[in-house]
Amino acid sequence: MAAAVRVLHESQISPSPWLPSQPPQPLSFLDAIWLPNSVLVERLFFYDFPHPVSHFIDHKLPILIKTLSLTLHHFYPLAGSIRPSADFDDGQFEIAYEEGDSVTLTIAEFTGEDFHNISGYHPRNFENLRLLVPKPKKSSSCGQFPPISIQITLFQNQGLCICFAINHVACDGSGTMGFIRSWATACRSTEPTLHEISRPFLDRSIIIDTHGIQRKMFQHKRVFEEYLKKQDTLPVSDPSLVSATFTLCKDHITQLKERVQAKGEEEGKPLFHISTFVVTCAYVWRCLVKARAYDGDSQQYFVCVVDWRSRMRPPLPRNYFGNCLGGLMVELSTKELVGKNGNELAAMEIGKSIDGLRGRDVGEVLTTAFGRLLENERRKSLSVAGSPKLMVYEVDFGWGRPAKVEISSINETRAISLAESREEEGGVEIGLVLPEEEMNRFGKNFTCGLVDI
Ligand SMILES: CC(C)(COP(=O)(O)OP(=O)(O)OC[C@H]1O[C@@H](n2cnc3c(N)ncnc32)[C@H](O)[C@@H]1OP(=O)(O)O)[C@@H](O)C(=O)NCCC(=O)NCCSC(=O)CC(=O)O
Repeated sequence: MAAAVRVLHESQISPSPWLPSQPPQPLSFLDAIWLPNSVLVERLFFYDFPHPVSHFIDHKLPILIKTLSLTLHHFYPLAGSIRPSADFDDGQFEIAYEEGDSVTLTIAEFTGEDFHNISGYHPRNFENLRLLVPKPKKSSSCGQFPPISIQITLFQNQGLCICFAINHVACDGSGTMGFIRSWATACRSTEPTLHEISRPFLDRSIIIDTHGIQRKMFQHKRVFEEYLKKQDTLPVSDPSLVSATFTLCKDHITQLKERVQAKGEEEGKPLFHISTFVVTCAYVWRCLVKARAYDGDSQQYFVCVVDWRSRMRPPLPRNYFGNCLGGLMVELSTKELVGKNGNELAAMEIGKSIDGLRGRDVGEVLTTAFGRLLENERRKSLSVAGSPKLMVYEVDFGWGRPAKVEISSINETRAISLAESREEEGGVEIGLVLPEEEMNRFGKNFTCGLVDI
C-alpha cells in the first residue's frame, strides 16, 4: 500500500490569554538575510506512542492545544505574519502580530508505512518523510507569509510525529528550540500556566546594522535571486532520494581529534580549535565529496552558520528570539580533501576559520561570506543545519524523549543536519538526503573510514 496522510483536523491556534495587536517589528538585517528565498526549516520529532488515534484526540490533543496557545502568548510573533512594511519602497519587511492571528495546527493520520521504519536511521524513502511536513498556507494578501506551521501525524498504535515548518526569517535554531522547549515544558505540567513559560527576548531593534549590510543586500538582491535560480536543488519529487542518519560515537570523535592533533604536531602547525563539531564536519565533508567523485582540480566549499549571541558586543541575551547568526566558508580543492590526510586538513581549516571569528563584527563577517558565496557554485558547497548544542532529544511533551529527530528541509539547501546523539553523551548524529546510490557510496565511505582511524 502506498504511504499517504489523511487530514483529521485543522485548527487555528491563537495566543491565550487573549492578546491585543502588538506594534510590528522591522526585521533586523540578520533576519532579512533569509528573505530572498524564504528558507523553511522543517524539523520532525518522532515519538513512540503505542495508543489508538482516538486516545490521542481525546486525551492529548486538548492539552497540546491549550499549552500551544499559552506558549504563543509569549512567542506571539510566531502567530503573526511576515509582511512588507508600510515603507516597503526600501524593501523593508516586518513581523507583525494582530489580534486574532493564529498558527495552523494540522492533525493527520499516516497509513502505508511502519512508524519504526520511517523514524529509523537507515536510508528511507524521502517522499514519505515529506508527507509529515505541514504545507504552509500563503496568506491571501500578497507578499505575506506565516512564520510557522505545525503538523502532528499519528501512526495508529505505534507513534506520532510533530513537524514544525519554521520560516528562517522569523528565527534561527536557538529561537526555534526556545519555543519548542517552552511548549513541551508547559505540556508536561499538571497545571500549565503562563508563569511556567519563560519569556523570550523579543526586541529585534537590539541588532544594529553597523556595516549597512541590509542596504547592500537589497542592492545585490537581484544578483542573489539570479544566483539562486542558477543553483540546482534536488527536486523534492525525485523518487530516488533517500534520507538517512549516521552517528559518530564519542570514541570515534576522540580518535578523530587525536589524529588531527598528531598531524598538527608532526607538521609543526599551530593547533586550532579542534572540537567535536569541527572533526565531525570535516569527516562528513570528505566522505561526501569522495562519494560524488568530482574532478580532482575542482574546488569544494564548506559553509556553516555561527550563533553570534555570545559574540555580539555587548552579548545578546541567550533567549533572544530572532536570527543572530554569522557565517564562515572554507575552501579546499577536491584533491586535497579526498587525499590521504584530507580529514586532518579539513579539520584544521574549519578550526582555523572558527578561531578567526574571535573579536570580529558579524556585519563584516557576513559581507565577506556573502561576497564569496555569490562567486561560487552552490552545488559544490556543503552547509550545515541544526547543531549538536540545540539538545533536540530533550524535548519531551510528556510521553518520553523523541525516538528520532530529523531536519527534512536539508535537501532544499543541500545541507547536512547535526544533532546530539540520542544514545550517548558526546556523540553526534548526522542527517543527509541524497539520491540512493550516492547515499550508499557515502555510507560505505563513512563506515570504512572509521575502521581506518
Ligand atoms: C561556530 C560553532 C558551530 C563552533 O562549534 P564548536 O563546538 O566547534 O565551538 P564552541 O566554541 O561552541 O565549543 C568548543 C569546545 O568548547 C566546549 N564548550 C563550549 N562551551 C562550553 C561551556 N560553556 N562549558 C564547557 N565547555 C564548553 C565545547 O564542548 C567544545 O568542545 P567539544 O565539542 O570538543 O566537546 C558554534 O560555536 C556555534 O555557533 N554553534 C551553533 C550553531 C547554530 O546555532 N546552528 C543552528 C543554525 S540555525 C539552523 O540551522 C536552523 C535550525 O537549526 O533551526
